[in-house]
Amino acid sequence: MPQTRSVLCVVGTRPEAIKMAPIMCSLKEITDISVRLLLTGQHRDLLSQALASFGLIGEANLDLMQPNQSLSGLSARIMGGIDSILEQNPPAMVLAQGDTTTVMATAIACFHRQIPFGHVEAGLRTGNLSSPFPEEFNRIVASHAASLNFAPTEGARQALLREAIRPETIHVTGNTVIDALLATAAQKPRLSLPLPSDQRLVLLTMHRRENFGRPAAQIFDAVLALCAAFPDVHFLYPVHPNPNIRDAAHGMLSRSPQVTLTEPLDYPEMVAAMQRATLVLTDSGGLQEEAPALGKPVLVMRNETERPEAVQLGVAKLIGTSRRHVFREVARLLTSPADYAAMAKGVSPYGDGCAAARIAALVANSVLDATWPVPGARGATPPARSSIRLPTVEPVPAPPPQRPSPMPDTVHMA
Ligand SMILES: CC(=O)N[C@H]1[C@@H](OP(=O)(O)OP(=O)(O)OC[C@H]2O[C@@H](n3ccc(=O)[nH]c3=O)[C@H](O)[C@@H]2O)O[C@H](CO)[C@@H](O)[C@@H]1O
Repeated sequence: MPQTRSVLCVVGTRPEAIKMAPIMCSLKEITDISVRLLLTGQHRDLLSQALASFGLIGEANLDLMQPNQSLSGLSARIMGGIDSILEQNPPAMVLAQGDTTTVMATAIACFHRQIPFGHVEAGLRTGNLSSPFPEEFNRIVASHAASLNFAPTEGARQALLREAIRPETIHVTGNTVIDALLATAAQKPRLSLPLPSDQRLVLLTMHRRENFGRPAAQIFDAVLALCAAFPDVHFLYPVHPNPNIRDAAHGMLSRSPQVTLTEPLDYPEMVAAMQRATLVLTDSGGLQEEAPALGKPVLVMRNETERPEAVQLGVAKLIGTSRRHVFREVARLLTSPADYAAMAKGVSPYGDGCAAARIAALVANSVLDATWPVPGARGATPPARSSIRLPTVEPVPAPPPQRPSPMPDTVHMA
């Protein structure tokens, strides 16, 4: 009779919750595994909103955020908090997703206690330790501490291999955000905001530290100029609660009748907003992955991205943050049907909606010492007698065949 083993999922921010939720759902279908959820509370309100969208409740919340705390102070508190949980009730494996301070501190705490750590969304790199800061460093630490690295794409796997990460730890699974997106879209979410029905919608989000201050002011200036040039266009902007962005956004944009500023949307409403939008203007990592799967062009307000696949496929474009570039690129998509059609292809390089099932099978094999085939892996058939089931979502269509080209792990703005 196999013993029940526990897997601890650690989550600190909104996107970590969205991307971990499908994995928790898949793991819960495996009877010999008990799934635990630990929250660090790095994004307190956004985190509870995202968890509620998936009906998840944490077993404990370290609730470690303090006003104006340093990154070292936060890291030390997270590491200490997680360490006592690992000591009191050691799990068979710990999972964390992405590149926040939560992920880096969790990886180190697991390494110190020699508890296996699985890193979800492994191998994303810009190659620049300053951008994103401190996330690029956090990613490198997590990869080296992990006994299982779940790379979303082949490009991410190659990036890990270049850093001499052991190949046997790396598995290309797809990105679980596509699982979350497709499962949510299948429920036909509604947008409850009163938006003008006769105007084209541009969905705008911005939160990255690199864009605080002057870049944000330039972007908002471009939005105002676009409103003046295109009276049939409306901007929907769910504003991140960080005061660095919030104050500037409300100060510059609140007077325009063509801009709706809202609190952050819950995930189903965000999916509905993406579906309703003509295009997405963002510096978010998650939106770069989600919008292409819904056939929406993404203009990325950064100079580099660790998600080069969408840019290479032509469904996302790096446009920087200058007023001139933001205006020009949005205006191009609003006025040129050919340019728009070239980006609105409805293909996703980030997965087929089955990433969580693959990760759950790999975790089960590791903690239960089993050898079930991984769903959808090359040459594998779905497990015949296990309790692992594939999620009930429609896979997104495979990308069209492309000319083989070397895939750099980073794309920089031309
Ligand atoms: C600054 C920050 O925290 N960056 C983190 C974030 O990047 P990322 O840039 O993805 O973070 P965002 O805050 O943009 O969150 C994106 C996710 O939240 C959803 N959404 C967005 C706005 C909204 O109002 N409602 C809503 O549900 C989006 O659809 C998407 O799924 O996630 C990554 C993990 O994946 C982390 O590694 C990054 O360090």
